Amino acid sequence: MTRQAGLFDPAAPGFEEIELADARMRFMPRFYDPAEADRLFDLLLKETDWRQESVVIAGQARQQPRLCAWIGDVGYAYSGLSLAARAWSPTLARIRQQVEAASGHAYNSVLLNLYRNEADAMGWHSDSEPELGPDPAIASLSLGATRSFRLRHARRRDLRPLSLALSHGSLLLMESGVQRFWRHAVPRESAPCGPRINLTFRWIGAG
Ligand SMILES: O=C(O)CCC(=O)C(=O)O
Ligand SMILES: [Fe+2]
Repeated sequence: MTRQAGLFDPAAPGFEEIELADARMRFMPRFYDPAEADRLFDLLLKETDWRQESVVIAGQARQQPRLCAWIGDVGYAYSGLSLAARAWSPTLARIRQQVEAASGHAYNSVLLNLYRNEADAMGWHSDSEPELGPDPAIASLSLGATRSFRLRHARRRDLRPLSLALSHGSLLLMESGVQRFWRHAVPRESAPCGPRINLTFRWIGAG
């Protein structure tokens, strides 16, 4: 029997819990099977209005080392950058629905990031803008090249940092405590690697 495009892989295992002090994180390595993940990668690469944004850090405007796009029912602002609301494409609307069903959370926006190669990266941060609320649940879908996702506790030095390989078609749920107690980053890689698209689904409330 051939699998109908767009349905979950019936063989996909459930989420595995990632052990993290003060926080809950769940991971599904094969949320999309490789064929569906390939298809979504190609669609999103082509359909997205990718931009390289500048952010203001310590009073200095700097170009981000990656491309991004924002889709949402409402606009968004971070690091002095404001992103206007944009409509959901059929591709993104369907992914959102599937991520909502699997995670049990609702999302009204998604930030897309395109890491063009090994030199693109995201620095240490937590997603803690006031619009996200005090303890957000964020779902992170990865497509394309596997990149390493690092986590370190914001205060406790006795805890070891963690590194997760976010592979093609994987879904990571950052739930209670992750943004409050941990920081995360996607560092540059020393070895050459191809492009990667990451989608973080978020719920933006009243700021
Ligand atoms: O690319 C990733 O895996 C992380 C993205 C991220 O942390 C963010 O968009 O806030
Ligand atoms: Fe983040």
